[in-house]
Amino acid sequence: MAPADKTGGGPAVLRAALPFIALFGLAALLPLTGNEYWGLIATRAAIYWMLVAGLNLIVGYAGQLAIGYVSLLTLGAYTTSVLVAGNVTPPLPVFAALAAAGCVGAVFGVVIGLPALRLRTFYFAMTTLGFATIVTQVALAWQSVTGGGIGLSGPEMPAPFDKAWGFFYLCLGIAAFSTWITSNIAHSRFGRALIAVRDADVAAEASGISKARLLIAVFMLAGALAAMAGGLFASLQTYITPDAFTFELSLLFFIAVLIGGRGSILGPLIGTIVLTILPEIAAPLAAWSTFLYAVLLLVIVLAMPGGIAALLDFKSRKPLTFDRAIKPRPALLASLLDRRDERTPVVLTDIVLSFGGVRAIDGVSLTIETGKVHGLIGPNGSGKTTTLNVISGYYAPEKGSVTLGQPLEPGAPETRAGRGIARTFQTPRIVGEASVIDNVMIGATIQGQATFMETLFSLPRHRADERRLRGAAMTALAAVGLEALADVRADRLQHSELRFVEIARALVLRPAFLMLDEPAAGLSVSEIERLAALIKGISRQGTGVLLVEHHADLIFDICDHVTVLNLGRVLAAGTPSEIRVHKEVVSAYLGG
Ligand SMILES: Nc1ncnc2c1ncn2[C@@H]1O[C@H](COP(=O)(O)OP(=O)(O)OP(=O)(O)O)[C@@H](O)[C@H]1O
Repeated sequence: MAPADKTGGGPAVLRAALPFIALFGLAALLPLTGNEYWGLIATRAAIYWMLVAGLNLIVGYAGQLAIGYVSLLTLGAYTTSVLVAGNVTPPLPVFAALAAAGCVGAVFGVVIGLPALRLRTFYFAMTTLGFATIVTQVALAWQSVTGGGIGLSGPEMPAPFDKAWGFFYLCLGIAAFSTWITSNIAHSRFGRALIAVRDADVAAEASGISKARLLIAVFMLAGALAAMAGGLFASLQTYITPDAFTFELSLLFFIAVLIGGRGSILGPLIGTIVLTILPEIAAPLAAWSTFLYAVLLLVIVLAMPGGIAALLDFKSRKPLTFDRAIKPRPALLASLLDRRDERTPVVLTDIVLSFGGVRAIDGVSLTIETGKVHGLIGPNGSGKTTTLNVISGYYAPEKGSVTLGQPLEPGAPETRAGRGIARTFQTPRIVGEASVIDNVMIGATIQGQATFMETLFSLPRHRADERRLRGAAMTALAAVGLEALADVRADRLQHSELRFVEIARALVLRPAFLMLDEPAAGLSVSEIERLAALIKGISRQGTGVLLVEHHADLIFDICDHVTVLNLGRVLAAGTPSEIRVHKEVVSAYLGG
């Protein structure tokens, strides 16, 4: 029987929601103070948060340095104002104009985001800044529509939102809504996929995550939220000119996410509130605001790189016990895998692959059967990992084919999970800042059925997905012997535990084939014994295992078939007892 689900569930959700309920509840009481000045600042914070909530998914979750996000605020502010003023179309009601701005923002969110699919870090950051400049220049030059440098009036809100507190409640409501929808994404297979793309991109690909589709969906959402925030911002300002959308504002949004902490919703929310209030209480220092932001950023990066979220993460400060042993329970695999009806093997035929002048693989053919453990051994540099990478689609061979019934598309690693092929890595590829169970659930990303839209609004199919994937992940963790660590941050685990986490992540895919790249490296003797029992258990469920290993004992104990590579060629292939006494293998690899 699968172990009880120790994570998630109603009380846990309520506990996680409490700080948000408290913050928004307190804000809702603000009108009781009768202080309209603070009401104005709170309204501004709510509008900024609308934008930052979406930007947080891009920067904090996906790790994309979108530093020039003020451009979408500008775009939304002008779109709403122009549509309400009727400068290009007949005048639209404010809410229709806001919705239109949201659509424009979604489109331009993708336009700004597209370079992220090709460019990394600072290069992408520069393109977002470039876009911010373009939007400002267009607003200046397109005088007949935008009023150029003179500007135009922001949209006037209908009653009851025309009064300061009415408008405040509108913005607060939308800010709370933005928190809810972005939090739904963050705590879904899409959110986990985002952090996988950020911190373990090859593992994300091996789990079948399509970076392009994922990022496009998130850029659309963030763009729509930012542009609608722009519409409300224009209304709050009552009059907009291009000068209102400064680089400092862009910096504020970006830093709010950074000081908030990556992979958190609460941290960036608090960051936004702090950064909105800061210039007000430090009004005499207004001219120094950019300087203050820069200092704040430096302090955060140097003194608390995890940001506010890390400060609030009390759970991770509790010490873990040191004498924890990994005790796999292979009996649980039956409820997870059950691939016994499958018969189609993975067949490699005459594979050739070179790196420059080095022939890493030189005409390798081998067949990996379902339900068997196939050992792949050989001296360092003999081509084992490269063979595994060809099967996983990371490398496209110059010659030869890889088939699983149908050909496996070369050079397309994200297609393998869908074909039932999972893998682990020579160095574990784990998201250190995520919990162990979240890491395992990343492996089940493609098993989710709810669409991005269903997830956004937490519709029943999304909730059912979460229950199912969490249940499968807990079973996988119990099968590898780590369920007690499900809620612990993965970067607190020992190396050997991470190896088993990777196996659990591969298992939730219900793989027909599992490829393990040196899973015993760094494990103790007793851990290797337990690993052996686990691998045997996996193959008994019908899953074909390809085991790349240097531990000869492990290979000879559990493999049904062994292929020996040397200098990129198959030196020998056969049963363990044949290989053990094979003369050339003994002299080239095993030693006399
Ligand atoms: N990305 C790469 N670029 C250039 N050369 C590479 C690359 N990957 C592997 N090689 C070369 O290809 C050959 C095979 O490497 P591979 O990593 O497959 O060997 P291996 O049998 O897995 O070795 P080990 O047991 O040390 O992991 C080696 O000569 C290696 O230097």
